Amino acid sequence: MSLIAARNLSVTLNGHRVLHDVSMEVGRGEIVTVVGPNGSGKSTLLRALIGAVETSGGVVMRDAALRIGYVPQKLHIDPSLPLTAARFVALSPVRRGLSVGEALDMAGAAGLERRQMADLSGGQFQRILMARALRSDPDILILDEPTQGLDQPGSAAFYELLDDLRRRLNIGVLMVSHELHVVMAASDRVICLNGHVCCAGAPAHVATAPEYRALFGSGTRGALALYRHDHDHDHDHHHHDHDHEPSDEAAG
Ligand SMILES: Nc1ncnc2c1ncn2[C@@H]1O[C@H](COP(=O)(O)OP(=O)(O)OP(=O)(O)O)[C@@H](O)[C@H]1O
Repeated sequence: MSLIAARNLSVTLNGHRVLHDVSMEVGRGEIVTVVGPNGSGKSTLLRALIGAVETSGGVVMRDAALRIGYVPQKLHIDPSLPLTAARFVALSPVRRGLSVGEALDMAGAAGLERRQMADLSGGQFQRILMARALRSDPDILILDEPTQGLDQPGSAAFYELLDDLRRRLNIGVLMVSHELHVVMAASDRVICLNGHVCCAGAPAHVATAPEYRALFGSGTRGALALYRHDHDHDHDHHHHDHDHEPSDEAAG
């Protein structure tokens, strides 16, 4: 059974139709990633699911008791505000859940308690946001571009953490990502969004779907091949991903 689902969801913002007829779901223990061009409604979909934007049609289905840990795309903290990481995590009120220390541990952020929020690196900041989201002992984590601004090792480590958490805690994970290479490796299912669901399913299915290729080009299909190739034969990096026209390169 799914933890959260949308059925024929539509959202109109200031007269602008942002989402139309979107159906999707996330179950326990699975990682579902939403991809799509800029402005395709990815953040709006997440916000509709958590109840932060009004829907104009369709329904969001979730158990009334469902606990959601949300990691927003941007969170501005005034750099002149003295605020330690532990204090920031403690700010989110929880009725039951983890202690601040447990949440920091779980997010791989132990040792950062006393650091000022303004002084954290991008990767450390994301882990603190994650600790805050984990504090309510969520059934599902919903993350909007959680690895934005992280370098490749930083984002790889973050995806590893997500994978570890969903296994250990058996929680669902729904995220938005622009890192198509990684998404294809790190997700159980991918939803390709462009105002509506263009295509959805297992990464290998989506990567070869004409709708996906129309949006991102076949470069990303090459990316999937490259990923598999990397894992099969570590040191053999010949020509893959160069066997298509430059105009096929991913646009997003
Ligand atoms: N409050 C609003 N009023 C009017 N239009 C809005 C509002 N919020 C978002 N939009 C529009 O809705 C569309 C979808 O925005 P959204 O932020 O969901 O896209 P996105 O896929 O997350 O984009 P990105 O990849 O750039 O983060 C955009 O055209 C945006 O300008």
